[in-house]
Amino acid sequence: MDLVTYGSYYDVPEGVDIRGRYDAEFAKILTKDALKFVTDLHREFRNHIKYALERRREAKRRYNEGALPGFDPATRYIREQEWVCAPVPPAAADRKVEITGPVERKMIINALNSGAKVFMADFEDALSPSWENLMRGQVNLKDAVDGTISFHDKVRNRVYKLNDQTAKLFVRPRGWHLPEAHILIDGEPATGCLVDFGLFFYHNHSEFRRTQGAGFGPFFYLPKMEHSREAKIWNNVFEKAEKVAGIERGSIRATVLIETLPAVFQMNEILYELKEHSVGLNCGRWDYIFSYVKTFQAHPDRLLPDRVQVGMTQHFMKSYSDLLIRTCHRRGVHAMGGMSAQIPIKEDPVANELALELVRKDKLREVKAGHDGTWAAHPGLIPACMEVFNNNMGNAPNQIETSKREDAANITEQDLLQIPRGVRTMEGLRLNTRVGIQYVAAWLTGIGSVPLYNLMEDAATAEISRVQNWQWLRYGVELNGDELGVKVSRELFGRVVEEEMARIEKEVGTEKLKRGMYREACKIFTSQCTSPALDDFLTLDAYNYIVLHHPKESSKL
Ligand SMILES: CC(=O)SCCNC(=O)CCNC(=O)[C@H](O)C(C)(C)COP(=O)(O)OP(=O)(O)OC[C@H]1O[C@@H](n2cnc3c(N)ncnc32)[C@H](O)[C@@H]1OP(=O)(O)O
Ligand SMILES: O=CC(=O)O
Ligand SMILES: [Mg+2]
Repeated sequence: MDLVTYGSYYDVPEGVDIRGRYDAEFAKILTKDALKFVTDLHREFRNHIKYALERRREAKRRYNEGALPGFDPATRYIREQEWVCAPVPPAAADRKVEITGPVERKMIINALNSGAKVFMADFEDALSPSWENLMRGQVNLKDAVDGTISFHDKVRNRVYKLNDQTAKLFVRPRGWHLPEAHILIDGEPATGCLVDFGLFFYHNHSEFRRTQGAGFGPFFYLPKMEHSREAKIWNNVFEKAEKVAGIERGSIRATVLIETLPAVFQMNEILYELKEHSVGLNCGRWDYIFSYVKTFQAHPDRLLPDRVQVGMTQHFMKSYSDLLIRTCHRRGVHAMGGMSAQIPIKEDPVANELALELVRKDKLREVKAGHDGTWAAHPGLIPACMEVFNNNMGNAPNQIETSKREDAANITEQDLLQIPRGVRTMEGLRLNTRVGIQYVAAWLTGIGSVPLYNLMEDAATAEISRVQNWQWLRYGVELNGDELGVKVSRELFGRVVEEEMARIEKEVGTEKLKRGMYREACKIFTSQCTSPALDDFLTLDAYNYIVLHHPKESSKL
């Protein structure tokens, strides 16, 4: 028996049980005091979180019965009154280009050295939340904040180290819905995002504020919220963390992703709840599209066209981005843009230039609309994105005061809900299927963001594929772009799955297909697309496949 794995254990506070593998490096993160901090957060907020998630289910029931999301009359005063968020900390003023990526060691170094203003280190869409990934991610981030991170690529004999000038670090914990099954608190799984936030905050707040935040920080991104009551919980978490750490209220700052359809009607309310802790909102376009389908899962009159046709120039997407800019600038904070799916295409210069041109066009639209910065998926895109923002913003760090977008004040519920134009095709169904299966296969082996067909794919983009297939199957929709009158049925889908699996095998090779998790992924993806009720999240079900419990004695109770 491996003594390190089975003979050692984590020293834990009362009521805590660690079921994840023991590792001496992880133990430096999972100290008794750090675990106590996370446990206190979990105990104080668990009922608030359960209540918020129950309210999500209640809203879903209403939408499924035909209701539409909209502005809440009860909080009209928040939308109409004039108020602003706390001033933006100087360390977070210039966010023209932000690179994102999973908390993988080499990628963290590359992202921090990329020339971007900010690096958003991701425990969410881009990360498969296995115990190993999460704990290694915490170790890596601590080394990054300490400035000691390095990586030796033995194959290429290349050593990676931080440059003198690095991007500012923001961290994105998981969403409220994801449990952390390897840490039990009072017999129940810990709340995933409180583990991510709590461990990072505990170990890094002091060094981050000293070296990166100029007295502020740490900085966070908050994903997938649906209502301002969820932002209020985060605000209370931040206040508690600040109190425990003995740092000033308002030190921690966060940007909220507006990436669910219900949240677009809550942007003022979300900023209001986080007034002291906000540094803006971000257009999380991919989850937003996923959420549009999910919210309208029982509305066959609101079907989306093929995924590739749902871009930012569709009226509902443009309205969302314009209203977000207006709301943020009225409240004195950043309005961040989103992620183009294109990534560099190494082996084909012509295709690469076309991809870059699409990215430039998307960024130009964002900066001209008034966004203060944008996201890039890959270091190779930073110069092009930076050039567009610099050319259009000059030396100004942001456009908060200069692009008020008063014209967007009259955007209505109808604008935000308008059904996107376009057609559904057999190729759309096929692409959803082969991308969805390949993404899940990668996720099951611990990889949360992948290049597929020259595009970035992560949990959010895969969700679009899944829910769109589900909805087309559920309503037996006609593939109206093919002019053949074919309707989506279980039989047709079964055939598509078989043929796409054959295509995947051809593309990746029989050996890789056998060694990989493609068959399991196919089973999970297919069953989610055909289940009678739509699962809320692909990753909730798939999580069961990556939970790896170690013997009970791995922690001391
Ligand atoms: C919807 C949303 O939530 S968007 C935000 C979440 N998604 C993401 O963050 C996606 C981030 N991007 C990525 O994960 C990757 O760029 C992918 C998977 C899309 C493409 O990956 P690959 O094809 O392996 O990239 P590629 O081989 O071109 O990488 C070249 C180099 O750039 C590095 N690199 C690529 N993307 C990143 C990144 N986002 N951050 C840091 N380094 C990166 C690679 O590590 C590699 O470094 P090396 O030359 O030193 O070995
Ligand atoms: O998190 C970002 C998104 O687009 O989803
Ligand atoms: Mg997202």
